[in-house]
Order: sequence, then C-alpha cells, then structure tokens
Amino acid sequence: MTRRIEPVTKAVSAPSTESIATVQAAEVAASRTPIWKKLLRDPQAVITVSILVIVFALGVLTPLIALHGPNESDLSMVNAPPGTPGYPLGADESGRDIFSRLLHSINTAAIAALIGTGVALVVGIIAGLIGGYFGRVTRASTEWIFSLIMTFPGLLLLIILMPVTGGDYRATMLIFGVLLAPGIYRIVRNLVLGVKNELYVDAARVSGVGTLRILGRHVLTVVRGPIIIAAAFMVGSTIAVQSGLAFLGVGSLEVPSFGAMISSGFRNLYIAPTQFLWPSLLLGLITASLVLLGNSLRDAFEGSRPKPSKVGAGQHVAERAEDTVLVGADALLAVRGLRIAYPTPSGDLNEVVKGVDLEITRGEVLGLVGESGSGKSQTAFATLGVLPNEAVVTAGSILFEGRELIGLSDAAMRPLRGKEIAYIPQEPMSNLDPSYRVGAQLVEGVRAALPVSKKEAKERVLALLERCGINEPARTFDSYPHQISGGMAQRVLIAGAVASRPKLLIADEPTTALDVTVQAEILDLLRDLQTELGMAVLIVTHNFGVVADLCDRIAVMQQGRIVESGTAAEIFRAPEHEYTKALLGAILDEAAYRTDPPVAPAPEGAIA
Ligand SMILES: Nc1ncnc2c1ncn2[C@@H]1O[C@H](COP(=O)(O)OP(=O)(O)OP(=O)(O)O)[C@@H](O)[C@H]1O
Repeated sequence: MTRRIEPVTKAVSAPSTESIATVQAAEVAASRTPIWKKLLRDPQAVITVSILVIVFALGVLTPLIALHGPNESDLSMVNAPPGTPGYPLGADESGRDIFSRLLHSINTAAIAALIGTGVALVVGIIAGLIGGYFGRVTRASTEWIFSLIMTFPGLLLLIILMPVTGGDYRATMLIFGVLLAPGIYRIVRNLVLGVKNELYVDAARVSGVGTLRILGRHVLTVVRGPIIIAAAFMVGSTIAVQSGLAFLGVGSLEVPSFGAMISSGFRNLYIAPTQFLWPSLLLGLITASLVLLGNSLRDAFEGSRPKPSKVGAGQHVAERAEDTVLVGADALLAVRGLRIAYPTPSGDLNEVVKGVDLEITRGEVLGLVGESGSGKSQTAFATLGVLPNEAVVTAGSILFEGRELIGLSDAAMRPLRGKEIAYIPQEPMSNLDPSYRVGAQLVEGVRAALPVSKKEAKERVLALLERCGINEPARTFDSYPHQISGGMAQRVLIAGAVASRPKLLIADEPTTALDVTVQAEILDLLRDLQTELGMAVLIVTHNFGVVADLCDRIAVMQQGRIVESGTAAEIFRAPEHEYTKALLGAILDEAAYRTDPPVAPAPEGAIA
C-alpha cells in the first residue's frame, strides 16, 4: 500500500476544535445563498415583484396622478368610452373617472391586505409560538381556540357581521385576519414543536437564555421562511375576499374597490364592456403576481432539495468512481470518491464528506483518525447503510467484496449488515434496549445473522461473553442493561458483533465513553479477537493513542477529506501533513507532569 499525502491546504498550529469549527462554519456560510440573491436569479420572482411594485407605487402616487376624485361624478360623462379627454379609461355608469377609481382601488386593496394579513400573522405567530413552545395545557388551550375559529363559515360570518362592522371594510378585514390566523398558527406550532427539543435550544436554555430570547432568536428564525411564503398567498386571498365582498355589496358604496367596480361594470357589460375589463384585469394581475411570487419564495426558502438518500435506499449517484479507479484485488472494502451532504435551511447542500477514498484488505486494521466533525462517522455510517434520512450521497462508490453498496435497497443491505459487516458503537449503553435482558438481545442478534436454534444461540452467546472477558456470563446474560457497567456493556456489544464472525468490523470510537483502564482492556480484547477471527477492522477515532498499537494502516481525515494515509509506522515516525503532525502533537506526553507546588486556596472573600 502506497503512502498518500494531500497538499497542505491550511497550516494547523494546534488541533483546536474551535479553529476547525470556524472553518466549517465559514464553509457552511459560504454555501448559503442569501434569499434576495436567489430571488434575483429567478425571472418569475423578478417579474412579479416588478409588477407589484409598479402597481402599488401607482396607488401611492394616486393624489398626483388621478385627475378626479374617486366619487366625483359628471353626468355628461356617463359611460364615456376610453380615450375621452380627462378620462383615459372612460367613465362609469355614474360618470366617475374609471382610471382614478382604479388607482384608489389599489389603495383599498393594499389597506385590506395589510390589515387582514397583519392580524393573521400577529395572532397566528404569537399563538403558534406559545402553543408550540410551552406545555401541554397551553397547547391544548390554543388548539381548542383555533379549532373553534376554523369551524366558523368565513365569508358568511363577514356578511352576517356587517351591522357590527358598519360596512367598514377595515373592520371586516380585521375579523377576516382572525379567521385566517389558524393557518399561520398551525404552521408555526408544528415548526416550533419540531425545533424546541433540538440540542441547541436545550443548550440555550441551560445556559440561562430567557424564553423570549430563545423564541425570538432560535425558534422564530426557523419559522421565518414558511411564514413569509404563507403571507404572500394570504395577501392575495385577502385582496380577493375584500373584492368579493364589495362585489356582493357588503360595505360602503363610497369606498372605491375592485369588487365594486367589477359589480358596476358587470351591470353595464353590454353597454360598455371595458368598464368590467379594467378592474378585472388589474385584480387578476395583482392576485396572480402574488401567487406566483409565493411560489418563487417557496423555491427560494425551501430550495429544490434533492431527494434524501443513503446506502441501502437506492439513491442516485452522480459519479461512479469505480468506473475509473481500479480496486486492489484483495480489497475487502473500497470506498471511492465518497461525497455526503446535508440540506441546509436555505436549500443548499452542505457537503460533510468531500470525496473520501479508503481501502481495507482482508484481515487488515485501518484507523480512521480525525477531529470531531471531520466526517469519520458519516463515512462509517455510509458503509453500514445507516445514514440519517436527510443525508444525500452525492457521489462515490462503496464496494464490499466487489459489490456496490451504494444504491442497495434496505432489504438487500440487511443480510450484509450485522453478518458480514458488524458494528461496535461509541456509547454501549444507549445501544442496548433497557426493557430487555442482555442475553435476549444478543440471542436475537445471533439468530438474525445465523440459522441456529434458540438453544444453540444461547450457548454461543454464553461462550462469547466468556471469551469477551465477562466473568459470570450466565449472570450477565440474565441482567438488564442498567445492571451492568459501561465496560461490560461494551464487551457485550463486542460479543454480539463478532458472533457471526464478520469479515469487517466497524468500531466507531469504541472506547471514548469508557474510563481509561477499561479502554485499555477493550482495545486488548479487540486486538485478540481480530487476530483470532482474522477479520478486517475499521476503527473510527479522534485519538491517535487508540490506533497506536492496533492499526496496520492509518488514514487521517480533516474537514471531510483524507489528508494523509500510510502504514501506522510511517504515520507515527514521519507524519507529513501539518494536520497529522498537529494531531500527533496533541497526544498527552506521559513523561510530562506538573512540577510546580500546589497553590494554597485563597482566603474566603479574597478576589482572585
Ligand atoms: N443529521 C445531520 N444533519 C446535518 N449535518 C450533520 C448530520 N450529522 C452529521 N452532520 C455533520 O457532518 C459532519 C461530520 O460529522 P461526523 O459525525 O461524521 O463527524 P466525526 O468526524 O465522526 O465527529 P464525531 O466524532 O464528533 O462524531 C459534522 O460537521 C456534522 O455537523
């Protein structure tokens, strides 16, 4: 196996997680395109925004442009045709200037939209945040109130309430806003429920951040996109409803609006058809622009996300590296050009594994070393076919005994997983079901992998537990997970993993959760089992100490890439990549210890 060193892309003076996190954050930030830039690139968004800006600007400029008042009537101009001097679009049945009334109708529509959508947003967002974030009683109460509101027959209610509103369209739109609020409430509540148990929200909570700040900063940012999209559609429907009510005659006849104009034009359809045309065209233009803008906003916020896929989920892979790269004849596992990405809230893909190449021959122990977040576990999970649903394998190939794992269905992957490829997790305790005895879980695993009877499986498990250093196998077999220590739990899982004599064992940080003495015993056990069974092992770790006397070869991973690989001796003796040197430099020097005398505790009340 030849040694490979990637060019040094970044000088690392010390393996600080902070510096790496900063670089990753910068990468994520770079991959996020601001929403306004995405909208600028979308012709549909540009055209619809331009139309809406022009139309509503005309509304604002009405006092300067309009030649007549909206209700100013001149009986000599009744049904005047378009082009009549002073009446560019003609006059209606009462001799009122249609152009001027159209301009004023734009303002009526804008005010109706502001009130209706504003009320819906304020009520819906506040109630959604409260209902989603706080306890069950609060949620049940808000749920009940909004379900009740949804049972009201909207339009009918607005007509019935006309005596209450006095026909003022602003009061009507206020009520309509409340009727629209459940839609916003449900969006916000569902998003808040999804986000409130995220670890970063917990972290903010335990670090003493107030509820209002958490809601404003962590939660509201998540719901922002869907709310903006919903608001665009809501503005359109508010304008349409206000016009509809005016068409039906609900509201003051004094107020110029598209609905009232369409109604008047409708009555005059056979005498002067253009009277009907102008308000219908403008109303259609505004509502269609709002709907199309809503669609563009949805695309910009949610992006056209590629379908999440993973090994064992039949995903499409853009490049097939095995077509171009030859795999060693004795390679048990060959990972080629593997790329894994996750969708970001802005809809882009954030690549976390960026073209990884790995090869493990039969019986070989490979250490995959790198700092937290470098993509080690993602590479291991892809091999096991257990990437999270949202993960996207954008390119690459994973060949196991020459068989492509990428694209395999879950059913096709199952016989390999646990039998040919076994796994030892980082946290043994969380991988054992607390409701079942240890023995029952191991027997189930053995019988899933091998065609043996329950009795044979139990005998095999007991022998394996003993082989894995458990003193009283029968007692451990009958124990529940909480009755055994972390070290024993890891031995139990190792016993389960090797029960089927796998060809490849993937151990993801197998000793991280254990104390130092137990760590050493577990590593000894892994080494012995590897020699005995002749299986290949992929050890994923951030600790060079772990791989020191266990691995034949080492691959060093940084920010999603393998930056250096070679035999263990080569890497330890002469690391060439800056990052490898930095990681090696971080191993605790056992010869170094503090020699300065302990400092006496400061007297009480003294300020340090
Ligand atoms: N479900 C997920 N959604 C988005 N990003 C994820 C997800 N899971 C992992 N990542 C990202 O993938 C990157 C690589 O994660 P991975 O778990 O492979 O790191 P690692 O090197 O194994 O580190 P650790 O030892 O801390 O797990 C990280 O930046 C992580 O934030």
